This record gives sequence, C-alpha cells and structure tokens, in this order.
Amino acid sequence: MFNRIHLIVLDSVGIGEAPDADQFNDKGTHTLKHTLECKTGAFKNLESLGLGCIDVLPNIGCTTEPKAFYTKMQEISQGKDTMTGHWEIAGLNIETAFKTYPNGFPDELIDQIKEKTGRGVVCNLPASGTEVIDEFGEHHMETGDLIIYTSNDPVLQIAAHEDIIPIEELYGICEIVRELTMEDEFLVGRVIARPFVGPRKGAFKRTGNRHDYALSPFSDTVLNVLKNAGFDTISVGKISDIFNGSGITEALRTKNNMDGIDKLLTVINKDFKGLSFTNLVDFDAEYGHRRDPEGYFDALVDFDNRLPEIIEALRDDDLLIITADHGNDPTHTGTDHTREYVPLLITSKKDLKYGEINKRSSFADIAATIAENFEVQYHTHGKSFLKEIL
Ligand SMILES: O=P(O)(O)O[C@H]1O[C@H](CO)[C@@H](O)[C@H]1O
Ligand SMILES: [Mn+2]
Ligand SMILES: [Mn+2]
Repeated sequence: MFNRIHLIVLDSVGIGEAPDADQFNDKGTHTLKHTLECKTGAFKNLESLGLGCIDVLPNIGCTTEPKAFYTKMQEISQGKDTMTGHWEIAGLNIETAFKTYPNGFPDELIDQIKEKTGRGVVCNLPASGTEVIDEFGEHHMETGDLIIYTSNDPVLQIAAHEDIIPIEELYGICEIVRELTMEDEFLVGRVIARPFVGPRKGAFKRTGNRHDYALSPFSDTVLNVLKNAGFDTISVGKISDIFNGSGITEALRTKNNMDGIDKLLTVINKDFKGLSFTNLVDFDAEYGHRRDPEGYFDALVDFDNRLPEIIEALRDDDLLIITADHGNDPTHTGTDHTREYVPLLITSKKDLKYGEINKRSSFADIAATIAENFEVQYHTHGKSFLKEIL
C-alpha cells in the first residue's frame, strides 16, 4: 500500500497504433517511435525504467534490469481527445463520443454567440490555432470579431488579441459560450480561450493565458471518491480544467512542461495523503499538433533529464505512475491526435520485483488501482494492477 500516488500524464505520448486505429484513420501511427527516429539522443532515465521494453524504440534500448513495472494500455472509450483519455484514466468509459464539427458549428449556435456577445465571428472551421491567428488576426484587430475554430477534437476555441479583447473579457465570452454548448444538442467537450499578442500577421504569438472550460465528468471518477473520503487530490497543470474542478482539492497552474515538473516537485515535497495528478501538455500542444518531431524529441529529452529529480523526491511509501492520454504522432497526416496504445511505467523507492506486467485493456485500470490502494469503494470497469506490483 502506498501513502501517496503521483500520476503523470505525458500528454499525447502514444506507443503505437491501437487495435482499432483504422476506425480513427490512424493506421501505422506511433508517436514515440516516429519521434525518436528523427535524430539521435540519450534517454537513459526513461530507458532505465523500461520504456524501451514496451516496444522496440530508436534511441531507447530494452534494459535487462528495469527499475519500473512496464506495459502498455489500450483505450476503450469512443474518442481520442484529452478529456476522454483522462476521464478513462480516472475510471470512466465514454461510450458516446463528444460531438465534433468538421464543417464548423451550426448557424443557430453562431447566431446565439453573436447575439449574446455582441461580436461578429470569423473562421468557424477546423483549423490549426497558430495558422488561424495569422489568417484572421489582422481582421480581428480591425473589427473585434471572434476567431472561432475547432479541430477533430470536440473543442470550440476562441482566439482573440489581448489588446483588442482583454483576457478577462475573453474569459467572460468563453463562459457564455460554455453555457450555450452544455446541452446534448451541441455537446462540445471544451471551450478554450486562446489569447494572443503581437503587432501584425507573421508576428502574432499565443500567450500562456489559455484557459479551458470543460464539462464535468458524466459520473463520479475516482477523484470524486477520493475527495469525498477525505484524501487530497492535487492537480498540476490542466488536470483541474479537464475535470472542470470536479473531485480536485487543490490546483496548481503551470506555464510549460518544466514549470509543471517544478510544481510537481513542490507537491511531492509537501505533506499530503492521496493523489497528485499532473499533465505535461507541451508534447501535445507545442509539438504533436504542430507536427514538429524534432521539437517533440527535445521535449522528451528535457523530461528524461528531470526524471531523476522526481524519483529522488519520492518518499518511501510513494508510488509514481507515468502514462499518456492518447497519441499525437508528429509525422502523421493532419494535425490531430492519433489512436494509440499509451505506455504505463510504475515505480517507487521500494525494492519491488520490477519488470513487465500484463497489458491493460483500459486506461481505467489506473483508477481501479488507485481505489484499491486507498481502500475506497469505486465501481469501474477498470481492473486494479495493485496485486501485480506488490
Ligand atoms: O491548433 P491548436 O489551437 O493548438 O489546437 C489544438 O488544441 C486543442 C485542444 O488541446 C486541440 O483540439 C487542437 O486542435
Ligand atoms: Mn491530450
Ligand atoms: Mn491535443
């Protein structure tokens, strides 16, 4: 039994096509392999945990003495977006996919947004966030129109220049749009504020003031059960947003992956009992969606370099779990997530019989394990692996 569990989600770090990848047009995808084969580098810490034993990977060999339990997990939910992945990790099975809008949002919704905000709307199509600000940024600066766009994910994103629509006003607009898209009719997973700055096309840059407005999970996750039982459930990064704050006792916001690790270290170093849950989003947002394998590679190097600090900070009765929420192969067509297995690495300061454990048929096995460890009653389809590691 562990006093505390630290769960880190490396956002989008998938480890090869899932059995149902063809239904998502993701046959042949492999985020880790395709990222790691773009150049050479050393990942000795991830290697020592056994990451290279889960699948054959360039630059990361399979160590004969892994310092973690390792395997891969399959997603059972209908969807490959961040909310679906995290909600499944926390115990749910999302059987009805959120709605996506490949042709833009319907007129009745856009009309309501215009009416309620008093602003015009441009774009209203699936697009890349860095490209839309270049394409519509100057128009937006002249007119104050909202740049609304989406992706293959169930998201409605609103880009606005910080000097044209001050951040607080943009957040207010997002809250209005969140209200409008709650209902089954539209069922948008997340509304996202995407503020940017800069003088002109080509020089626009998104800022760290992104803010996500998610739906609350449709039923209790293991986070709710832990919180209700008096445990701490501490969010680092966008976890709290992904769960709309539901089941979270404390939330630390982060600027980037390295800041996320700094914040996680402050959490590990303080006294609490329960779960810390960290999301490192740069892999996905900065490199996966941008189809930038070199940048993705460097972000993995940076994470690998910080791993010893995290492991050293663990207390004797802490458990560390590292996984991902979906893939985002930076060499695949398009700019969207990819349906992949995700790696599962589990380690601690204890002298356990580290090595391979059974492949998991749902991300929810993590929730089942957490519930069993903290001895709380939680009904999930997930199967605990606690006995496989003790
Ligand atoms: O292109 P940008 O704005 O980064 O959008 C990305 O961010 C969204 C939310 O993570 C994803 O659905 C993807 O579309
Ligand atoms: Mn994600
Ligand atoms: Mn994403």
